Amino acid sequence: MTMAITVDQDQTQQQDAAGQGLNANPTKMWEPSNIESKEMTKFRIFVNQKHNLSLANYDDLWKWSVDDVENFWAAVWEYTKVISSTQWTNKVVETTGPMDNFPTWFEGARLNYAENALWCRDAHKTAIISTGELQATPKRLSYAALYEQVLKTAKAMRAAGVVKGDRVAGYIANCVEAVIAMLAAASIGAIWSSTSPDFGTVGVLDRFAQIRPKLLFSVNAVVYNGRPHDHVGKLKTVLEGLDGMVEKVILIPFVESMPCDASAVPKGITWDAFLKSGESDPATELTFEPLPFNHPLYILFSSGTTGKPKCIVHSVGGMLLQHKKEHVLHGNLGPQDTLFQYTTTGWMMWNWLVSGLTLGATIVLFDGSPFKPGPGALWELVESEQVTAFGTSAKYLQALEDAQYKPKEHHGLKKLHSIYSTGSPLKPESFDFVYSQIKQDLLLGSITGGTDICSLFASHCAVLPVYRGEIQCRSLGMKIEAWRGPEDPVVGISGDLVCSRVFPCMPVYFWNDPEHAKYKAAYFDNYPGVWYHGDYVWINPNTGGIIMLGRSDGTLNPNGVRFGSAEIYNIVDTYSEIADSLCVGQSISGGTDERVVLFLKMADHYPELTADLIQRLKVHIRNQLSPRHVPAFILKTDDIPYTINGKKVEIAVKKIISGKKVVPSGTLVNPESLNLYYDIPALRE
Ligand SMILES: CC(=O)CC(=O)O
Repeated sequence: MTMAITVDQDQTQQQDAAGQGLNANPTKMWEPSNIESKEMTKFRIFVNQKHNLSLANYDDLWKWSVDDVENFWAAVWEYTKVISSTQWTNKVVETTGPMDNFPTWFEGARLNYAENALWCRDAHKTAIISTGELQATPKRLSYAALYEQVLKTAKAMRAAGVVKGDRVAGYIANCVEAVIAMLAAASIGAIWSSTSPDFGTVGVLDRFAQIRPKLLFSVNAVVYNGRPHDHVGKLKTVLEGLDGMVEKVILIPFVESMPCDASAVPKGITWDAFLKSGESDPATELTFEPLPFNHPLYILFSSGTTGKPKCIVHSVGGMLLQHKKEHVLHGNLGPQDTLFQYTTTGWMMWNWLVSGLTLGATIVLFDGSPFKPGPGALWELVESEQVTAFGTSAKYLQALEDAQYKPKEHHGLKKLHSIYSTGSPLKPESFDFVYSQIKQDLLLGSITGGTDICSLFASHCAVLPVYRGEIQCRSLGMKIEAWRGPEDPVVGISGDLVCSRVFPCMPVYFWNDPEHAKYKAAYFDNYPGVWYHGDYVWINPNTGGIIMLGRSDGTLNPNGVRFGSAEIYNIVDTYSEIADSLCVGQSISGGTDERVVLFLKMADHYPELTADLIQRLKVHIRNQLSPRHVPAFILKTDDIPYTINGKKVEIAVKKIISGKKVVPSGTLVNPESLNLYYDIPALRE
């Protein structure tokens, strides 16, 4: 299918290295069947009838969704059956003027996220399946049992003095109690914020000290790589740093084989004792605080690889509406689905997963290594629990391929209809792997968005084909464009990812940012009044698909030619001699020019970086991309820095090799690796 994107011919033919190596005619990997039955189609028909339109396909619908912002979001609200105690009384949103004037959405409406997640009270319908490493049998919680647990927890929270606007935090494994505590907090109008136990104590303090939580939920221990690890030691260090801010610490006996002594933790109480503390409240039904759309639901944190993380506040209504749009319309998910997402509680994909409850679907939580006891760990789960939608990271799919594990040879994956991949761009070869070694007939949705919006900009779509290497589409309601400069959108040429119309899951504000200075600097400095996301992107004029090329601030710019690091990674990743790579620019000539440096971490079986390999790579890059893409230096490194959420840390390395000193934050898994990049003889000018 050819998308009706209007393209200026001159633009596509422009002599520009940007996007040269990108294929505007990619192979179609999958075609959806029976699209009439899909929610996206039904929604389009609903919109046509309601507004007397004749939108014929997804492309038409997307255009309408970003032109008629008010009617679009009102239609999503109605179609996905948002539960609210009061309807909105006025405009859906003010759409004129700059985007950074903090628009009020659905003025007058009152709603509660937890109420929307707990509408199903069925005792026979599983809400949560929870499992992980060394857990013999998954735990299951029905919707009725989930409601009961949230009720008890909310009563205990109220007894502990939690009120609307208080922060409730979790330094917590991906377990049922995390979801229960989050929903209980949300029912009260308190604000949930979580980090995962693998975060170092400095990283956690950098986050929680800023938001001063009243309650902290945590676990006694975690299991990773086949053995239990005590968590209480780290928890105590965090509590010392929080210096009395937290009024109660609720300790969950997550690993049964490990001690769970709440008396060893300052202000500690066990999960059971905490629940008991609310029993004097006779309520048998949850009280869902009726909240304005913009009321805070979550605080998430920017990765802050070089400074203190920013505390990004997301709204009740924004999260609910956006996630329902993504799951129901784009994913075609509903109560019949079992949604799995490999994530920790410290990644926004956890929040995304939990929103599966708002559909009445079953969600699957998993804690621990996805490769223990073996590479089939998650696929056994997919098979036994009949997972229908499986979310993971591009890195995991690569690791699975490297381990030469072929799920289709070991598992019946009959019910699986979708795989989602995120965290970093999904390279074209991974599409081949998924379709040949996992399952041929499924939607492989490469999806992208992030913490800043706790959702997606460009995503999967159940009514569109999947093309090799591409994200299927720009999401409904998200006016994503590639800009080469202010008001200069391009198609078929790479540019900065912007979103040029208001959308409801824009953060409502940053915590401790009363003048909104940090907020505006984060998204609105580059293009005043227009959301600049900091990614570098290419939109295919033929398919409407998207390719992410890396971070804009990591964009490579040698001799004035701009391109993204992902273009280089796509080539390097095809070499089995190379275990990993990092491609960054080094600023030279007093900052007036830049040269590209490619660092390679060698595979175990090929420990030395040989002249032959360098030569092969250079020729490959020259032929597949252009001579201007060939790095000035290709150097061996012993380690590549990563964030805990699996992202390569390009900017810090770029700064270091350009002569700056960088103080690593607690977000890096391997902060010591940054030392490898200081004062490299070959890079002295
Ligand atoms: C959806 C995403 O974009 C997730 C991420 O990469 O953080």
